[in-house]
Amino acid sequence: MESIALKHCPKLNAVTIPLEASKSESNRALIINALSGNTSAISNLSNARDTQTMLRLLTSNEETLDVLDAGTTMRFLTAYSALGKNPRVLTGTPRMQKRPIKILGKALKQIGAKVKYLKNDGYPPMKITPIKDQKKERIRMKGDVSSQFISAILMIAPALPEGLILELIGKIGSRPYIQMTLDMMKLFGIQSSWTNNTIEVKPQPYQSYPYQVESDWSGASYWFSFAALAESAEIKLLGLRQKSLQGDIAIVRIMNQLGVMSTFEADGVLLQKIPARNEVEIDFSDCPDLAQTVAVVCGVKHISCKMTGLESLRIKETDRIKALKRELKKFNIKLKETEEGVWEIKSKFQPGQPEVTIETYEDHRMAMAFAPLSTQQDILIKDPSVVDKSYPSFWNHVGLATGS
Ligand SMILES: O=C(O)C1=C[C@@H](OP(=O)(O)O)[C@@H](O)[C@H](O)C1
Ligand SMILES: C=C(OP(=O)(O)O)C(=O)O
Repeated sequence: MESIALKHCPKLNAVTIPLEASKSESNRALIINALSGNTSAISNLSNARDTQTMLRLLTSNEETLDVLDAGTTMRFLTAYSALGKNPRVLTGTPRMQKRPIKILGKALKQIGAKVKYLKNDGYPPMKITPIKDQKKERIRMKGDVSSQFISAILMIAPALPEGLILELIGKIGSRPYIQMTLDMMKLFGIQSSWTNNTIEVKPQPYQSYPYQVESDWSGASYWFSFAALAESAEIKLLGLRQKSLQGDIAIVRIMNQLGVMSTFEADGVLLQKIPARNEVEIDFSDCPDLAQTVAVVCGVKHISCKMTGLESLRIKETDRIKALKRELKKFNIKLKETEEGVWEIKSKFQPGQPEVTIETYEDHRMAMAFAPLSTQQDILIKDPSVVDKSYPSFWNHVGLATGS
């Protein structure tokens, strides 16, 4: 399908959304399970393409593993391949070949793997030759480019003969994802310590654990946005827990300022509308995947918003700052860098305009973050299958919610 037309639908009442499972948890569970000899029964695994790709590649005998556009799959499989028997080539889409991996490559080399970049230095595709003898047990890694490098190394750490002492240097972005990795490792029997900037994992065996993947909080954020923007809304999101391993549960606190109250119930969360603030300041360092959702909500609701911690957005599925700027502009919403690292949303948005076409830049989050604009007017979203990366049932759920 080339595009999907969403008709103006201002009310979303008595809606129940059976959310997709978390791809972040699923991809960790799959790697950890593989490292423990596939002894665990993982339930509620995500249908996300990123997870299905991980599942397929973990059992592949091919020399070359093509991760498509899945960042976690690329980074986690790279570290995992360093423990394998045979050399592996890891590659991905043209965009994946522009997403950096040098920090992870350098760390693996220091531990004893061989890493050869096949096209551009520091970027996939690359060939990983497994570690024979562990060269170092203490390494340093920069924390400000992607936490996925750190999670990837941590998951293989217990299986290294000497374990690993990892010193993180600089600012640590996406910190809750590192914590999620350690928390999941703990459930599978791994003890670790994180003191100041140093994480230590001793060599120890993973144990089996019947892991049940929670619904995806990042995917949930789009429903918070629908609730925030609709004239009236009552939306129940299934399978979310108040005590979550996912940092994107931050959406509860953020949306409370933007007009959505969350009530945790036994089987999920109920979203209801409340008054919003006029002005907010939000640091996305811990939850970069929520930035697009929040930018759209603030723009439409004329909430003056100061956004920081957006540095990693430029190296995700697309340059998300550039993509956001372009698409928000179509709705008279401006995203502007007012001082280094500080972005502001200024809006002259008017509801009820003629249909606007939204480009998605091969980024699932562009499609899903802009979909709630259909509470204001007709919109047309290009390349809607981009959502398959993390939330393949998204458009079905939109149909459920809007009765279309
Ligand atoms: O570890 C993970 O599951 C993820 C970490 C984050 O990436 P960065 O660490 O690159 O910010 C996040 O944006 C991504 O969607 C999933
Ligand atoms: C950045 C994302 O994914 P990844 O880095 O795993 O491709 C995302 O899902 O928003």
